[in-house]
Amino acid sequence: MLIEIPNVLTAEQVAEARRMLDQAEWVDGRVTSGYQAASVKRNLQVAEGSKAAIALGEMVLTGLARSPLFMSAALPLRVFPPMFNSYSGGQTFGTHVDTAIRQVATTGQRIRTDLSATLFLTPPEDYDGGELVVEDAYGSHSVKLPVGHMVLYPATSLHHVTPVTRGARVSSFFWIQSMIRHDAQRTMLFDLDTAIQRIAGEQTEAVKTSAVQLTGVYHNLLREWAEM
Ligand SMILES: O=C(O)CCC(=O)C(=O)O
Ligand SMILES: [Fe+2]
Repeated sequence: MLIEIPNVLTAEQVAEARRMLDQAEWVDGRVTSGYQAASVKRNLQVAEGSKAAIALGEMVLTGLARSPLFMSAALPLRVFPPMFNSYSGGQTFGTHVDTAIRQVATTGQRIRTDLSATLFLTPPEDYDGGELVVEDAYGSHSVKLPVGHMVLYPATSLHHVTPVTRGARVSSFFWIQSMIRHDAQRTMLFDLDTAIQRIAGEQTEAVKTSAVQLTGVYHNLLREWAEM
């Protein structure tokens, strides 16, 4: 499932993030990639574990924690400390799959990458190209979102970023280990939760009784499938 999570950051937070990123130390994006991804990765990123990355990463994590949609769609167990990248002057990231297991540089903690995320920090009208293209069984999905919005997609997908031919595209990118490893199970839980939320305000007895029963099914499936 590919899903858009709106308003992870406010416009003011994005402006603050962009100010800090302008001052940050940028390095070649290939330093954190595996061999295959490095061979097609042409971008810059803020040094992992740098002051700016840590402070802005906290801002992103706080934004995620405020989003019921993110919680319901990702069912997060661990979130990799958010990183920040930039593409300009034709830079691109060719087709790749993200590394399955990543280690957090500061703590050594391992995270299985079930979900990948890109949070957009540049207004779409300020650059050409830079679409994130995610492939799945239903075809290719091209994503370019307003600032503060984020896309969440299965880390199992092949994906690429098209060349940025005007301006610069700055984003945050990171991974999530979900309590639910399999995308199909996670998607069913999300659909069920969404349906339950939709009828939550209904007052008829029949709907209230069904809502209780469906909520039971949701939690019992979560109990069945969750890994922690
Ligand atoms: O820049 C993006 O939107 C995606 C970056 C990416 O795919 C990666 O770093 O693995
Ligand atoms: Fe990737």
